[in-house]
Amino acid sequence: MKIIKTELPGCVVIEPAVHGDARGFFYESFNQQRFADAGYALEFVQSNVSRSARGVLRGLHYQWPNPQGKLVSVLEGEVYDVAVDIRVGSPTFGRWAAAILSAQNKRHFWVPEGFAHGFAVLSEYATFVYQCTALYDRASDAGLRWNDAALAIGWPIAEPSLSDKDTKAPFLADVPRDKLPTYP
Ligand SMILES: Cc1cn([C@H]2C[C@H](O)[C@@H](COP(=O)(O)OP(=O)(O)O[C@H]3O[C@@H](C)C(=O)[C@@H](O)[C@H]3O)O2)c(=O)[nH]c1=O
Repeated sequence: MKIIKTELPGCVVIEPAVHGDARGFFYESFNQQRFADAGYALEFVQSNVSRSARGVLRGLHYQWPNPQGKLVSVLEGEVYDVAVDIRVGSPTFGRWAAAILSAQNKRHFWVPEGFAHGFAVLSEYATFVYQCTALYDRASDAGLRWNDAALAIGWPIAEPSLSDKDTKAPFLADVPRDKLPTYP
């Protein structure tokens, strides 16, 4: 597998080794030993799947306390996937990194604990799968406004379909600092 650095230290894109043959293909979507050897000692406790239509944007989401690291990828379609560093005290606080993830490129994106995460669907449908390092905790589930001007994320969609919750999410500047993840 190949690990590609992004603009944000800690957020990486992973390209699995794909074994194709006459039947189709095979790849390891996660191998704990290989990731540990590459410096990412990860323990996952929850796996999720969502499916969304073109133009849907889910995000920006994070959990605090009880943060989740997420290894995300796409099994159907294509998304623009974004991680935002919202760890108070981080040298890259407020900065974001993005990756195109698709069923075709089979790329995975590692979004560490303390980052907000979201994605926008670029294909007719997208089936999104991800493993998490902590369980879903409704009480610590939180969000930020997808188009916060202070973040200036380069979303490729101008008018996405959002959940009610995401439409009303606060801007980063309006979240009390003691309600945000800490660094390191
Ligand atoms: C995230 C989650 C949601 N749910 C429930 C709550 C709700 O009734 C329904 C839909 O939840 P949401 O609207 O929060 O789903 P969604 O907008 O897909 O939330 C996800 O968005 C992406 C961007 C992430 O990064 C994920 O961590 C997660 O926050 O599913 C669970 O039961 N377990 C979970 O782990």
